[in-house]
Amino acid sequence: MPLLTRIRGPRDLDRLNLEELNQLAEEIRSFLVEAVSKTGGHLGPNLGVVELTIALHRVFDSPRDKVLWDTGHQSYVHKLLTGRQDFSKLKMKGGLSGYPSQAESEHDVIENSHASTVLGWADGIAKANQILERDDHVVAVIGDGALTGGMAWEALNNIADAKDRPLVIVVNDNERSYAPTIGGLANHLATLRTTDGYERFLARTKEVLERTPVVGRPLYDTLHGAKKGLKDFIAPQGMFEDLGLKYVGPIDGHDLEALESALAKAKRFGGPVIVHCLTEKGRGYQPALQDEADRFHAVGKIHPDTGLPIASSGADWTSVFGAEMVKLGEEREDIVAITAAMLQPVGLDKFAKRFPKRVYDVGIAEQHAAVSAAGLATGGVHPVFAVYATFLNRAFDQVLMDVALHKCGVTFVLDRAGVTGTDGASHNGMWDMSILQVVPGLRLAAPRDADQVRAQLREAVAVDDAPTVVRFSKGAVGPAVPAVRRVGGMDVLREPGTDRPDVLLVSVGALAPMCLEIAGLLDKQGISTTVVDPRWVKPVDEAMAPLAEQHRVVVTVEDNSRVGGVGSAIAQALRDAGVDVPLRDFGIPPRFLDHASRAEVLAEIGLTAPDIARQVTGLVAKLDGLPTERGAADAVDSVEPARD
Ligand SMILES: Cc1ncc(C[n+]2csc(CCOP(=O)(O)OP(=O)(O)O)c2C)c(N)n1
Ligand SMILES: CC(=O)[C@@H](O)[C@H](O)COP(=O)(O)O
Ligand SMILES: [Mg+2]
Repeated sequence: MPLLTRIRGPRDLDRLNLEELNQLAEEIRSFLVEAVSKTGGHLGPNLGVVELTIALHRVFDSPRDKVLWDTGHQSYVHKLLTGRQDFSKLKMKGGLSGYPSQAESEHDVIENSHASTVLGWADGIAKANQILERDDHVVAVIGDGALTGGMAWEALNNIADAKDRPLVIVVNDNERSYAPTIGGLANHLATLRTTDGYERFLARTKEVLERTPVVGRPLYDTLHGAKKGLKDFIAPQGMFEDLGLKYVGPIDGHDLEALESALAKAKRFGGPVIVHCLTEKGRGYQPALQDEADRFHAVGKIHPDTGLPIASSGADWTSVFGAEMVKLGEEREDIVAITAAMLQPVGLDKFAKRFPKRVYDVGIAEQHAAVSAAGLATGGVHPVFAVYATFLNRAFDQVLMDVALHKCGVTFVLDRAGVTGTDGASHNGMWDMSILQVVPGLRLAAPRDADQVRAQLREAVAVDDAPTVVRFSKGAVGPAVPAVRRVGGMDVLREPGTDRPDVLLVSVGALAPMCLEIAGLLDKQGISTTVVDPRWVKPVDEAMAPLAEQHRVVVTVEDNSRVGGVGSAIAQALRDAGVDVPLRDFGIPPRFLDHASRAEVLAEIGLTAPDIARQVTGLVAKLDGLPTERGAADAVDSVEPARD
């Protein structure tokens, strides 16, 4: 990589001629395939933005000019050009983040990897530049997928209103989110793509007419004066131009010269301008280009030559849900599915194949998905909106005011709930069980294994007068965890073996095996433990208080923020019932968690069997009036740390 290794910062690009820049682009593509195949990551999106990123860093002067990336999953090339070329631990503890990161570089501004925010950020920064009389530039790169998000349009509405406030919007149009981008906007972009660019048409017309004696020039001037009508005739660009945004494009996003020329023009423009770039997701890498599903949007470790996965993935939570949805779809014609641009990642692809008319991809529009689901329910069908837990945050108000207030039977299926790890702070699904606690009437299930996913999904879709939620983790689903008996609606997973047990251990969802391990460790300390899985964590089961009362201490363990989570809800329910058994809640501390494997994150926050067993041992010792260190160390010595 003779050229790439010489690039220490964006200004090193200035010394390269066009041929060298194209060579650099090829080096970067080889680097990405080699590096990302070893770690996993967003390969397809980054292969598509190589030339675009080079051009951006040649035309703009980062970090003085702010180059902002929507979602940030396509920022690997930006990293390579801004002094970060060690990808050996990409997304791993201590390695580079999979998204922009302020801690990594002064070239990174936004690290929130929830989509469609970049235009809002750019609007704010441009306003600050104007107030503080700075002549720095702001460039926002947004994908065609992210542009389907409502927030992008709220921002555009504001951006377009200030004709004298410079702001460059680069639409990175690769025609895909994961799957091909859907909707009227995608259709409009397609129209812009397929028609000859207005600017090009005008230039060519001018050339021809100027060669036409007498009438040529006046005719050109008349046509140019008729601007809007002509533009719409040539290439219907109405939407952006009607909003008041200058439109430049479409530009071949792999042609460095064309890109630089368009970006330089946009930089000079002095107001809000859209540069529409056409790129190819997975560019230059056959396995990605041949991947119909998502062009290698996000891959695990793969063989670089073939693109085939290195580890065969076993049954995961997502596919258990996906298969049950197909069965439910066969049994009930009124069940429909919704995805916010993530059909395959949330496991709805099989349902879509079987019932293509009963699935709606709404674009990256979680808020709309929730409100539209309320409408569907009101219209008499039962929608299942499958979404990553972290992305439901965005639709909180709609869940509350539209679905719950209107008592709509909508089922939300939250994938990637709990600590997901390697995607960093924004992707952990650690808020859902807190924010949803306050929604009146909502019922929330946290299945512990595949059988429970199936059973609780069925219970959820049977509710037609309130929102229901089923949340589960990322990755492989473990073996079945059988119940010993049922109390109320809860499953007892382990009996204490004594009449006056010490601990009631409340296990939430996928943490059941860990809770059983904790109980085993406590057993060794002579601490008797009942392990109960409430199954439905909201509302708190009526049998919880009487069961708690039979124990000396209640311990809750959840893969969610400790603040306002299941532990808090149970504590409140016990207080309300007049049960004064002490309760200790274990969960995720309310802070943003750096990227690392799930096991590493859990270890760091003390959410492991040995850590919890140690603390519970101390707690029980305190109740006994003994020194709090009683045997705690013995309880943990023989335990291996959890592995991913
Ligand atoms: C609010 C939100 N919903 C869903 C996602 C998951 N997601 C990440 S990238 C992506 C597709 C983005 O498409 P596009 O903006 O066109 O970028 P591309 O990958 O095509 O470059 C989606 C749906 C997200 N990051 N944020
Ligand atoms: C950028 C984004 O939001 C997604 O692409 C995310 O990285 C996918 O995560 P999973 O790998 O858990 O599906
Ligand atoms: Mg795209």
